[in-house]
Amino acid sequence: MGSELIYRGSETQPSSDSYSPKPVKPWASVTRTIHYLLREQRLLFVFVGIAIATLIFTVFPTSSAPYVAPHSRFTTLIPDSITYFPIETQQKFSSAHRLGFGSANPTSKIPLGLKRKGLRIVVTGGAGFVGSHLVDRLIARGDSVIVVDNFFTGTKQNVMHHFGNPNFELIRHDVVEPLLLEVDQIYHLACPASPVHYKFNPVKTIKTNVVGTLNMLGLAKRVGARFLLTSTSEVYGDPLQHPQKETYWGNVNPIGVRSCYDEGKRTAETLTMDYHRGAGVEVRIARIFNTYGPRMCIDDGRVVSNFVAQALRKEPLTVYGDGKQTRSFQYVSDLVEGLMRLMEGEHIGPFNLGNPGEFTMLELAEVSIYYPLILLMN
Ligand SMILES: O=c1ccn([C@@H]2O[C@H](COP(=O)(O)OP(=O)(O)O[C@H]3OC[C@@H](O)[C@H](O)[C@H]3O)[C@@H](O)[C@H]2O)c(=O)[nH]1
Repeated sequence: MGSELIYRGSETQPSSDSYSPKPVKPWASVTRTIHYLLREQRLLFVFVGIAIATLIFTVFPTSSAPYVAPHSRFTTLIPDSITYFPIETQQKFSSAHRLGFGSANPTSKIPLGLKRKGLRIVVTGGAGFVGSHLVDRLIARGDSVIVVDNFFTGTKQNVMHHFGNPNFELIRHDVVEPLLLEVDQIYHLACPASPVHYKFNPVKTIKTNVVGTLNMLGLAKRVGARFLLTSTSEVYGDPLQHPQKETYWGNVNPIGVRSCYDEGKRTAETLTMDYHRGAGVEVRIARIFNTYGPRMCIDDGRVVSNFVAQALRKEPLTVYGDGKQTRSFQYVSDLVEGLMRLMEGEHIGPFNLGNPGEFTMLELAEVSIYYPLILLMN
C-alpha cells in the first residue's frame, strides 16, 4: 500500500485523474479589472496620481534634459563634440555640471556629507612664476592638475615638489601645437610675460598668444571645459585713463616693440569672446597687472625683481625715463586667489586683477631700498 503513495514522476498519470478547469472567457479578466477600478473611486485616484507626477516633472525637469550653460548670456548647449568620449565619461561630465560640483555653479549648495569632487584641470604655463603658485593652490584644494609648459621661462624646479603626487602631471609641450586632454577647466597662462622675455622673439610671442590661445579654445570647445585666459593690463597700452576700467578700450601702438604682446593678448581676448559667442564656450578673461613674489626669476627683467636684485647687490637702481610712470603692483598669492575666484564665478567679460593703488617708479625705488634689508633680517 505504502509504495502506491509514492509519486512516480516518470509514469504517465491516467487521463481520468487529470484536473481540467473550466476554460476562462478571454474578456472576463478585463471586465473584472474595470469593475475593480470603478469601485471605491479608484480610477479617480489613478488620475490624481498622474496629474501630480506630470506637475512635478514639469516644474523640476529630470537629468535627461540637456545641460544649459548656467552663466552663458546666450544659454547655449554644451557642444555636440562631447560625444567623442565614451558614455561613462559623458555621464561623469554632465552629472558633475548638473550637480553644480566644481565649476557649474559656485553658489549651488553641496548636499551635507558629500565631499567636493576634484576637478581635472590643465594649467598651461603651469611651471612658470604665476602658474606654479596656481598649481599649488589647485592641488591643495584636491583637484587633479596637468601642467603644460615648454620651459621657455618656466622651470621644473617650480613644480618638482609635486612629482610623485598622483594628482599631478607635467607635460613638456608648446601650446602653438594642438593638444587633446580630457579636462573640466583650462587655465591658459602660457606666454612669456616680462617685456625682456616677450621681446626676445616677438614673432614667437604673438604666435603663442594667437595660435596657442586658438588651440586651447579649440580644446575647451571639444571637451566642454571652462576656459580662463590670462590677459594683461598691457591691453590698455599707453592708457589715457587712470585707473583703467574694463570698459576702456585702450591706447595701443599696433607696430611698436611691445605690440607682439599687447596686440597678441588683445587678439587672444577677441578669440576668447568669439568662442563664447559662437560656440558657447564658458570663458573668463583676467587682465593681470604687474605681479611680484617668490619664484620670480632674478633676471625676470621686471621692475620689482630688478630693483630688489640691484638693492641687494648695492648697485644703483635703474629707473627708466623720468620715473613718473605709474604701475599697480600685486602679490602673487592675491593674484592666484583672484584667478580662482574668477574661474569659479559668473563674470564672463574681461576682469582687472591688480591692486587698485598706483605707484610711480620713483616711489617704488624708495621702497625697494628697504625691502631687501627686511629680507636679510629675516
Ligand atoms: O629696471 C627697470 C625695469 C622697469 N622699469 C619701468 O618700470 C615699469 C614697469 O615695467 P615692468 O618691466 O615691470 O613691466 P610692465 O608693468 O610694463 O608690464 C608687466 O606688468 C603687467 C603684465 O601684464 C605684463 O605681462 C608685465 O610685463 C615700466 O615703466 C618700466 O620702464 C624701470 O624703471 N626699471
